[in-house]
Amino acid sequence: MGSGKSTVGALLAERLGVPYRDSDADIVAAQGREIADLFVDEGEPYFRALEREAVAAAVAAHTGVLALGGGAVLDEGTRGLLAGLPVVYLSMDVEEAVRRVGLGAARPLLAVNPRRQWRELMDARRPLYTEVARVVVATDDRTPEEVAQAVLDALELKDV
Ligand SMILES: Nc1ncnc2c1ncn2[C@@H]1O[C@H](COP(=O)(O)OP(=O)(O)OP(=O)(O)O)[C@@H](O)[C@H]1O
Ligand SMILES: O=C(O)C1=C[C@@H](O)[C@@H](O)[C@H](O)C1
Ligand SMILES: [Mg+2]
Repeated sequence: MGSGKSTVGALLAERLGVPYRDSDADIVAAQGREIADLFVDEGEPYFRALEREAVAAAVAAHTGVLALGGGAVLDEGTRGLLAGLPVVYLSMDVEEAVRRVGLGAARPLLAVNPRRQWRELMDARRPLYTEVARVVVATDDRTPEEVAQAVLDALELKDV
């Protein structure tokens, strides 16, 4: 959460001259409801199923950069959809997360004791991010433009 998927994803798409999509935004558009409301009113499993559908639709129809939700890898079906694709794991440490997003209550999974919850979430998720990722790019102390360049380098892609 807050590692820069949306910011860097949009920059990367611009550099590559391809369309950009964001699965969180696709879900909000399709459901006409905010992510936090879907989480609170319907529960996480319901949200993960919507997210799986959104990722499946994007993988089938979209040629370009797709920013994923931070927890998309938790769903086995979603991980299956990502297999073999050039998935990028944008990493950062907890101090960078605090600087970026303040770990505020707008993120439903971090509403109480955000630093500890962030660490616990990351301990659970890091193996899954690593499993699906083709490359890992550290985002600490880098501008979004520098991160986008590091992604292009890591994937050996050239911009337009
Ligand atoms: N490399 C960076 N350096 C400093 N700030 C950054 C960097 N990348 C993103 N940010 C800032 O951090 C915040 C979160 O970025 P962004 O929304 O792109 O993250 P995200 O991974 O898409 O988050 P989410 O999990 O909520 O979808 C934004 O305010 C953005 O401007
Ligand atoms: O890390 C997560 O589990 C989430 C991250 C966001 O991108 C949203 O998909 C939602 O808030 C859940
Ligand atoms: Mg985002």
